Amino acid sequence: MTTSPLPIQTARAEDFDEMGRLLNLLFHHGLEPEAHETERAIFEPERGLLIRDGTELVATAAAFTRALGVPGGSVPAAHVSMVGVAPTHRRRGLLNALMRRQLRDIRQAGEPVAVLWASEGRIYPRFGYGLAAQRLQITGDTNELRLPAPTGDEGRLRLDRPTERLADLARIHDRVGADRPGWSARDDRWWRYVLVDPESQRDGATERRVVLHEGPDGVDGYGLFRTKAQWEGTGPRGLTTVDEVVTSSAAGYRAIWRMLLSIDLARRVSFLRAAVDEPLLRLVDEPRRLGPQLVDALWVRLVDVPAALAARRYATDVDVVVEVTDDLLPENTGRWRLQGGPKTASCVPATGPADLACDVRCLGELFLGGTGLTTLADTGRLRELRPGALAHAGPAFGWHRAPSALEVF
Ligand SMILES: CC(=O)SCCNC(=O)CCNC(=O)[C@H](O)C(C)(C)COP(=O)(O)OP(=O)(O)OC[C@H]1O[C@@H](n2cnc3c(N)ncnc32)[C@H](O)[C@@H]1OP(=O)(O)O
Repeated sequence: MTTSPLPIQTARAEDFDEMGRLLNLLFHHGLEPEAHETERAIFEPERGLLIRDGTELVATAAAFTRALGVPGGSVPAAHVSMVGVAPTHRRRGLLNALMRRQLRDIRQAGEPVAVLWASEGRIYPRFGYGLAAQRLQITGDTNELRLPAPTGDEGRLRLDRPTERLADLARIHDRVGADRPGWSARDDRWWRYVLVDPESQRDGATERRVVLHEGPDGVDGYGLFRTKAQWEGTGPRGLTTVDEVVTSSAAGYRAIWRMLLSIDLARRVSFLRAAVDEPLLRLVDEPRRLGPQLVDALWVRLVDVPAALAARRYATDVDVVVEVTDDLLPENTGRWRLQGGPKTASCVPATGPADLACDVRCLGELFLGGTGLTTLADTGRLRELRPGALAHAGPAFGWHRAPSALEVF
């Protein structure tokens, strides 16, 4: 194990600008003042970690306090972000030191899990993070995509500026999000972060707009999008970029997508955070033309294994003993008896023999219900110790919705 020779400090509010400058350097972009201020509002200094070499800041990591949707409920989760090490100090164990310290801090804070978006997928498995939710990147040619014609009154659509309709957006997001593993709770500060829209980051497109759907019971869905003009010798070839579509009615979902796929002078659509079970693929007449590309979204780390496993619900009744190994947080290592079902769950130290064996990373992969036990068994990373245990526990770890994630934090 590489260990950092430099001490780790807790951040103060006034360190934020310096952290921002380091992270902008590492992510190869300039400082955007408006975005920087919304990020300052979500920054929690006491959860920021810094490493300095002399006076120079050379490494950072931070966590945000939010609830994460899990099968059957939600759990307090450290949302890990702002991770970076200066190019002058890379591959000397600074990240390793930060991650170890951060996992300890998260455990002490009483959050059973940590969650993050990874800049590169190979960075976090060594720290026990497992790929818990994937997403589809959709880029399609709207001329090739048709939705079924409306069968009756599909309600009414209105356009507005998102910041003018914050109350509607928050209400719909909270209502729909109650049954969406992978979605993170948004308070006012997080809505501002999601909706910040500096011109310098639009890449020539319009400001962000919202289309709202009104059904028989009022506003029940919204879509956030922008458009970008492009003209070719043969005519228009504009782009519609969709950020999120959140609806509590099928009519709203259909109506919003019908509009988004048929905006005049646009010929292409891009939607980079579609769920792996996105209904759009079941609605259009030629799903292949959506060009779906499967990539990683959320990485989950179980910080307190029994608390985390007891915090979610299971699709079927399950009673299983799992032998877990965790090199970084040895408190998690051991045999845990999980008893659960759709309504309750408990997880306690086991006295009997184990049915399954895996490392803590596998539990992260399973946690949101989007990864099959048998898939992990087929990789050899999860082992069936009692014949029949996979068939018994496999359906329980799944869920009726694939996990998904709306915003990168
Ligand atoms: C949640 C988020 O914020 S995601 C954003 C992460 N940040 C970035 O991508 C910004 C650019 N990259 C960086 O700042 C750095 O390269 C970091 C933070 C990814 C890695 O920091 P370092 O201090 O170099 O990592 P460290 O030396 O502790 O490496 C730990 C181990 O991970 C490996 N590793 C670290 N980064 C990478 C990588 N990008 N690709 C492959 N392996 C990596 C190292 O080889 C090392 O392996 P070992 O223990 O087998 O020797």
